[in-house]
Amino acid sequence: MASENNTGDTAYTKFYTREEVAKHNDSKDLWFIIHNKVYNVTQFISHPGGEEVLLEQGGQDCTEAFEDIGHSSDARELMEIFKIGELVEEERTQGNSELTDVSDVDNSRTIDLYFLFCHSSYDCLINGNCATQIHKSILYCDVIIASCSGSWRSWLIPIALGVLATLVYRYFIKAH
Ligand code: HEM
Repeated sequence: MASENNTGDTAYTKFYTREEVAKHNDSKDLWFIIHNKVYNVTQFISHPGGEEVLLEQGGQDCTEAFEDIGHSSDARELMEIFKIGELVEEERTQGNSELTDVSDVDNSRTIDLYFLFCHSSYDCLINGNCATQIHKSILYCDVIIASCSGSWRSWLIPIALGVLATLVYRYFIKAH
């Protein structure tokens, strides 16, 4: 069971053991560790590097693999969206402070990154390769954008995405 800790007014962190993370290792429930932080990437299966690479890392510490790829700063900000907690103190490795804490991420920037994520899924549909993932992605974007935003975006964007999804879906069905 994860332990919880209040470290400030708004900071709220869950702590997990490596053993707990290891249980979440398939496409329906996919977690991993990067720089002592725990990520749930189940909803990020349409990752730009492909589904397979993420599945291979399921339940493990993939810090080295993640760094070997040379992920961009956009990717590093985007990953904060999927952070669910950290490793318990006694199981951490040393020298891992380079990733931003989720509380430091600018919320409007995070929303922009969600758009980037949604748009890449849209391209994916247009290319005809990911018909099943696109629906998940668009729905997910709707939920996330609505929950991240306290402004007009919270109702206008989900409606716009819904209309867009329907149009793209019809186009896709006609084209095939
Ligand atoms: C939450 C964690 C992760 C996020 C948010 C993420 C995000 C991204 C993004 C945005 C890209 C596009 C290129 C870039 O902007 O750097 C990318 C590419 C890629 N990622 Fe990830 N990634 C994550 C974890 C991983 C892991 C654990 C692996 C496994 C080794 C991996 C392997 C790759 C590969 C192979 C590419 C393609 C690189 C290329 O084509 O040059 N990613 N990732």
